[in-house]
Amino acid sequence: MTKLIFASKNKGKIHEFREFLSPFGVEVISLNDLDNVPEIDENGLTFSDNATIKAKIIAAAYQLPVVADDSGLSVDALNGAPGVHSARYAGDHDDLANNKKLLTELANVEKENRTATFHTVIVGLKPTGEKIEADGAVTGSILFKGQGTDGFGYDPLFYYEPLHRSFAELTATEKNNISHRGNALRKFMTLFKDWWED
Ligand SMILES: O=P(O)(O)OP(=O)(O)OP(=O)(O)OC[C@H]1O[C@@H](n2cnc3c(O)ncnc32)[C@H](O)[C@@H]1O
Ligand SMILES: [Mg+2]
Repeated sequence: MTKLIFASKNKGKIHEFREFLSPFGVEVISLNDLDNVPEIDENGLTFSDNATIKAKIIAAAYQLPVVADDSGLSVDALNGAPGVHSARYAGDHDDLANNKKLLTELANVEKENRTATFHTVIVGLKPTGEKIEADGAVTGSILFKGQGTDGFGYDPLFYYEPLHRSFAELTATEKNNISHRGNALRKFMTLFKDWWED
């Protein structure tokens, strides 16, 4: 069984990673399973920068190969906000407050102009510096009020037209099949074996 450190504290992401990687025989150890986890200042300008920052700090701290995910929501009517600032959009890392702020910002925006894209960048980094990277995206639109109780973050507000449901109304497997994270993970896995065994 391959064990990897996933440099995240986000329970929703960790669940989706475990769900995606279990058929590959990969066991995911998250930052919530480790002691003395260093502070990570996600001050990069891009998802790629931030995923790399997370991976570097954790690979250096534990001297093990690490995989990190940085993601966020870009809303067209808000010129791409909250983007890389998605986690702390409303100040603290608080999903409910973030969703509330998003609805307030979009209060006067009509249905057809509420398009948005979720982005994910996944970085794999070894303590030796060998790095792989993959990105993924999915487009949908922002609802006028939350729908569904699964998922995390902005999922209740993100409506995915092809399935006629919000992301919070999908199971983890359904979401992985079409999501930004699932799309990034599928690309990532095409690079993974060579990187891991190198
Ligand atoms: O940095 P880690 O510890 O991985 O966890 P985080 O929650 O801080 O994650 P990010 O820095 O990548 O910030 C991403 C933000 O976007 C939200 N987000 C990311 N992926 C999402 C998804 O699949 N569905 C809904 N919201 C998502 C998430 O809730 C955060 O507010
Ligand atoms: Mg974060």
